[in-house]
Amino acid sequence: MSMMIHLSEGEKLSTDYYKSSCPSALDIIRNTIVDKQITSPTTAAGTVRLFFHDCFVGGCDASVLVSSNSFNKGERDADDNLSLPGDGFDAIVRAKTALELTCPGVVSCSDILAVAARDLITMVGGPFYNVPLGRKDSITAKVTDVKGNLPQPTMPMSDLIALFAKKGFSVRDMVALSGAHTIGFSHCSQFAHRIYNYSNTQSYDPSLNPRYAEGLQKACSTYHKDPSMSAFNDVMTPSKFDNMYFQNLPRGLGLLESDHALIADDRTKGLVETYAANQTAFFEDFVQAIEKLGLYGVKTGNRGELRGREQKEERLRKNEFH
Ligand code: HEM
Ligand SMILES: [Ca+2]
Ligand SMILES: [Ca+2]
Repeated sequence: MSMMIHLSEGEKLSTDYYKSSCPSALDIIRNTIVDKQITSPTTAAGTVRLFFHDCFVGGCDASVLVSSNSFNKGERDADDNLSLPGDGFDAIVRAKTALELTCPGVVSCSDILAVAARDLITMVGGPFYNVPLGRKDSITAKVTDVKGNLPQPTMPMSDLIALFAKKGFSVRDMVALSGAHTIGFSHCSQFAHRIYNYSNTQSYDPSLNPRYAEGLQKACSTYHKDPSMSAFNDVMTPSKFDNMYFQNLPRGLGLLESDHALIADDRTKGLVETYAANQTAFFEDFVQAIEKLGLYGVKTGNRGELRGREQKEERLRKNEFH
């Protein structure tokens, strides 16, 4: 069954957008993504975070995929995006390459990213949902576009809520989407302040479970020398998309300060408790919120481009892509 979404006058996304122009598009994306996830299991989390960072900066338009060149520092090289793992980018590039062989210049990178994120979430245990298609890709991507658009783990809850609200996302959307931290990992630098020299009297944040805190201290012991050191976001089921992230929070097993804040703050605590008790409720709200995320700031028609073979060759000549 097809589904059509009207964004505004004359702008439509539809689940059968590529039905006649590239009927095998969804199969090609799924096959590439499944392969990539099997050989590199960090792909799922990396791609989901990539999708979030793309959508929150100027809409879901694949702006995050554009590399820097000598004239323009791309969004991808913003400080907040440097930790995005290469596997996410690689998954999209592979799918795009495979698609270019079958249907050159037809499927946008932003659609590929939206479908890849969905396929990977489903593949690691999460819910399936429909992804309406027809996004165009951004024409530009500047590093300066990123500032102020992405949440930071040390932001107070009021700021996090305000950042999501500014983009039309409710507290419920924000908490449900944060459930994506049920997979993947964070670098030690993102939570080191919680586990070393926390205060004059405490070495670690007392809201952390003591055994967990000690484990993290060990896991990150040489992170200054080795910045790649990291810990799973969900210590119990790190590779499975489930509601364990929410079950962890009241037990002091939230990794980031912003994770723990969800159970500490009255505005979000009730939702955490609901999702911890009821995975179906989490999946329902997550689906609603990520479908909304996928429509955020979408460009259609001539407000974007189709980053296809010709454009890419042109840019290669001008040395804009690597
Ligand atoms: C609520 C505010 C949020 C904050 C403050 C936040 C912050 C972070 C931070 C600091 C990391 C670790 C990055 C690293 O060290 O490599 C991370 C990882 C991650 N985030 Fe978030 N995030 C938020 C919301 C979201 C949302 C809405 C999604 C997706 C829907 C998401 C998906 C992910 C995923 C999947 C990872 C793991 C990435 C990997 O393993 O490569 N996050 N987040
Ligand atoms: Ca974007
Ligand atoms: Ca999990």
